[in-house]
Amino acid sequence: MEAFYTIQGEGYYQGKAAYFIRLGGCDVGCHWCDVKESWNMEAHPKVNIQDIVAQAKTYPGRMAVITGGEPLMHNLDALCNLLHEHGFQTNIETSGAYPLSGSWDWICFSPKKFKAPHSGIYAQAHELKVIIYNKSDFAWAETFAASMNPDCKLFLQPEWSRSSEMLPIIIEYVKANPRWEVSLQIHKYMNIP
Ligand SMILES: C[S@@+](CC[C@H](N)C(=O)[O-])C[C@H]1O[C@@H](n2cnc3c(N)ncnc32)[C@H](O)[C@@H]1O
Ligand SMILES: Nc1nc2[nH]cc(C(=O)O)c2c(=O)[nH]1
Ligand code: SF4
Ligand SMILES: [Mg+2]
Repeated sequence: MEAFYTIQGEGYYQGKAAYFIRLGGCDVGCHWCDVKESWNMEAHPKVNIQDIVAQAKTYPGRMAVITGGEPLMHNLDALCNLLHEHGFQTNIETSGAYPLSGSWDWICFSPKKFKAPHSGIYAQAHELKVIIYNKSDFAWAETFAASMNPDCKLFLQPEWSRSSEMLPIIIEYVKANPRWEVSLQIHKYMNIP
């Protein structure tokens, strides 16, 4: 759908330069989704992976973030192999709603109530990033935390439109439950993609 060089705004690698590759197609249906224009896979032309990687190489950063849409609706083996061949670290942003493909240096798993995650993701994820829309989402977040690898990083990220209400509650929650960390969408504060 699009690709752009920017600063990772969320989660563990927040603040680091990265080349984002956003793939079209998602049927999870989050009503608050940031990128609803990604949902219709047919609306976005297919792009050659050689061309994607060639574009990525024009920038100095060597961290690639594959996102969408739901990137795991596509088989990502060939794209990851090519990125690795060209010296990129491969990171993914996923809801986990589809089986894992590709070879990943970093998996950010952001589960959604609207479509259950696939079981394979729990053992593989390096980062759990739960979006907090209302107060009941903290208990929901804990049910996922209990299923993750012990060394999986845990992040709570306010849903953007609910930030002013939820952020103070997230702050108190993290102070009381320090296994969790706050993740903000800092690219939105910086007005960058
Ligand atoms: C647009 S999604 C694409 C990747 C994948 N479909 C997913 O949901 O993880 C990228 C990240 O943005 C988060 N996100 C999307 N809309 C958001 C919003 N309105 N507020 C906060 N985070 C949001 C998602 O939870 C996910 O972690
Ligand atoms: N700067 C920036 N950081 C991001 N981290 C995750 C994003 C995404 O949409 O997957 C995203 C994004 O869209 N922009
Ligand atoms: S799973 Fe990700 S891309 Fe799909 S609707 Fe939800 S936030 Fe948007
Ligand atoms: Mg985004």
